[in-house]
Amino acid sequence: MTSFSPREIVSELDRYIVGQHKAKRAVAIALRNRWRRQQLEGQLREEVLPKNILMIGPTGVGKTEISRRLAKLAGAPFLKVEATKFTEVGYVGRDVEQIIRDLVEIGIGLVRDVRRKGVEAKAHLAAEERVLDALVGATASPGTRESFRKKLRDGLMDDKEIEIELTSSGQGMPMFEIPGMPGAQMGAVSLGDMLGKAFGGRSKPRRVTVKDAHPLLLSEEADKLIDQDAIVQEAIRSVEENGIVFLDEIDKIAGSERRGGADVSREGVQRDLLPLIEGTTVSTKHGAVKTDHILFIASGAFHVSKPSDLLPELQGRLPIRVELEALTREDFTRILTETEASLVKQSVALMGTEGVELIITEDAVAAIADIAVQVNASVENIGARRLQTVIERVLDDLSFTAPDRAGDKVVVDGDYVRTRVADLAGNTDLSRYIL
Ligand SMILES: Nc1ncnc2c1ncn2[C@@H]1O[C@H](COP(=O)(O)OP(=O)(O)OP(=O)(O)O)[C@@H](O)[C@H]1O
Repeated sequence: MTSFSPREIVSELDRYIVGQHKAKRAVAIALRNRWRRQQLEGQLREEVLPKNILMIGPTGVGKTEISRRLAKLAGAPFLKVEATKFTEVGYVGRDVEQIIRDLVEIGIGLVRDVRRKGVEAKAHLAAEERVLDALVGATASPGTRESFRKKLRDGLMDDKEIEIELTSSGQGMPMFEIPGMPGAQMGAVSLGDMLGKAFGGRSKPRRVTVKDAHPLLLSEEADKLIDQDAIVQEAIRSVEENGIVFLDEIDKIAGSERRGGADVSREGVQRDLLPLIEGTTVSTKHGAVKTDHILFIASGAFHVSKPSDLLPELQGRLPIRVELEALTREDFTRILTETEASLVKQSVALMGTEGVELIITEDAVAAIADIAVQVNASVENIGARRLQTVIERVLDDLSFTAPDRAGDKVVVDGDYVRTRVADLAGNTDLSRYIL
């Protein structure tokens, strides 16, 4: 849980996302509200419910990105789901609970990573001992062992092959749904988990190089040092208190009564989602999870339907409405250059790995933005995603030949961009496929 103020949260988001101030502001308040709630005691703390958000705006303008970055900032378990997924044939009402089950798995992953970091130094030493055991045997004299330890630390043993025993944790074992169990309430039971518990995991000998063995042993030793049950408990708590679910395409399940047909199932999906958002308890294989304080961010373009076409109960549960604006040409140039890990920075860095010095001039950036705007207008507006397709095309040749061009300096300017994509961009039919 972060104690950043809303202003600080917005400025963090500003590093990655251009514009969309209202949406950033809304999520910043939502996050701060969580922190405020944590400061409360007793009953009042339970009463404070999250103010879920409805983001309204065209595709590719940063709705998901804002939410994802917010979650990252807060270290919160985050899951994106398309609401339309639940209208597909074969889905039944309880399937929406899978959202929470998936969120728990994500939460476990996050907590495990943090805990592993905490024991890394200790695990590192333990892994080293195991590599040494494999290299010189457990009975070698201390002198021999220490001399090998030195060689190992100097990286002299990296390519040597050793045999190590790894305990398979049951991960990757098939999962079985229990048929006929009321509402798949158990979720999925992993055979691996059952066997793992019963037999304490199976040991599998493997031959690997010292260099490859270390990370494998490291994660195994780290897992030994951390209490798995405590991880699960903390993950569940983290999901309950900090979890964020991003429900995309909510507009597509908003059906007005007049249309009939498929709308029945749309309304059905809304009804299924409602308890999750209102607060319910979902059973997972790790235990019960209360959804009362999970933050839901719903999003949609609402070109056809309106937020008022959603079930009234659902509307009430999404009280904060924010509109995201379509991106302008200026936004595109800023997205290309100013954001942390912008596409231009990424391209330059990637070419750098090949020894090619890539320079993308201001003029080139302007040309890429122009073309993105043009194709968005003529073919389909996919927002900032268009920048990716355009830049890919611009750098296509260079990407292919870069390994032969180590030491070269390549300057991409406006003309370079135009010669590579202007024809395509001018031809709507072609750009439909290529840009
Ligand atoms: N305002 C922005 N600033 C920086 N990057 C952006 C912005 N808008 C979109 N992008 C980039 O474009 C891509 C798509 O954005 P995002 O996933 O947020 O779209 P979205 O608005 O959620 O659309 P959809 O509803 O279709 O999922 C991402 O890679 C994101 O980084």
